[in-house]
Amino acid sequence: MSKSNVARFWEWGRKIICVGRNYAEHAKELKNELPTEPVLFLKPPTAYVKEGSPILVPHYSTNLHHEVELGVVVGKEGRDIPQTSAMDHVAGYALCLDMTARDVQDQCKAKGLPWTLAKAFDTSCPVSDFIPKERIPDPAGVELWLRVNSATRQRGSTAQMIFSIPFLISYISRVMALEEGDLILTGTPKGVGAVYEHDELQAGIEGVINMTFKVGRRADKS
Ligand SMILES: O=C(O)/C=C/C(=O)CC(=O)C(=O)O
Ligand SMILES: [Mg+2]
Repeated sequence: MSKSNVARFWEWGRKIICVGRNYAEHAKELKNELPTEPVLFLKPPTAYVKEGSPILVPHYSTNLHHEVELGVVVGKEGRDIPQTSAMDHVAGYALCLDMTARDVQDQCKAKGLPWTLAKAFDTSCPVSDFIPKERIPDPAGVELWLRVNSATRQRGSTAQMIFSIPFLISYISRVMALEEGDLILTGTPKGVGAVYEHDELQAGIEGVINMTFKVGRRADKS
């Protein structure tokens, strides 16, 4: 696939694979044990939202959390990818938010149910423009930040990840095929918290890109 195609990865309808609890300080703030293997979940392509459109709080949640994350855009399909060649499958990166209905997630966890309602709703994956691979020569050394109404909430380095990007690509590809245009969200650093209707979120990868989103609310049409 040419880079110009993958540059609009959010229009491809491909899967969004998310990694949870990949930063020790974030696992600690939610009182989770450190994982011994990556925690994986999925978002559908309908989760994508781009700057200019709002993030919508689902009608069944009153505690929507922001999670700023580095996204890895897959450029070459593969299964059972060895760590040594994992980075050959990366086309580039994106700044991403893993919006999470934390109240719903807590209920799902208590009942032993999947996190779909908490993580996979429409607009749960705001993304920046595509960042070509060359612009981030060391993805294990970038600083992520997030502000809500100008107050800093999250700031952390991808150096703090428990499982590296090559390890994650290799691990995921032994579970499901990675395809061109897939996006891997690599987990959030500490500082997650609630956002409400009319809030403004700004997030960035220091020195590389930033983005702004407004928060709205999805009405209950039942
Ligand atoms: O286990 C929990 O309570 C919460 C986990 C997450 O939401 C995991 C993530 O999405 C993350 O760490 O980025
Ligand atoms: Mg997350």
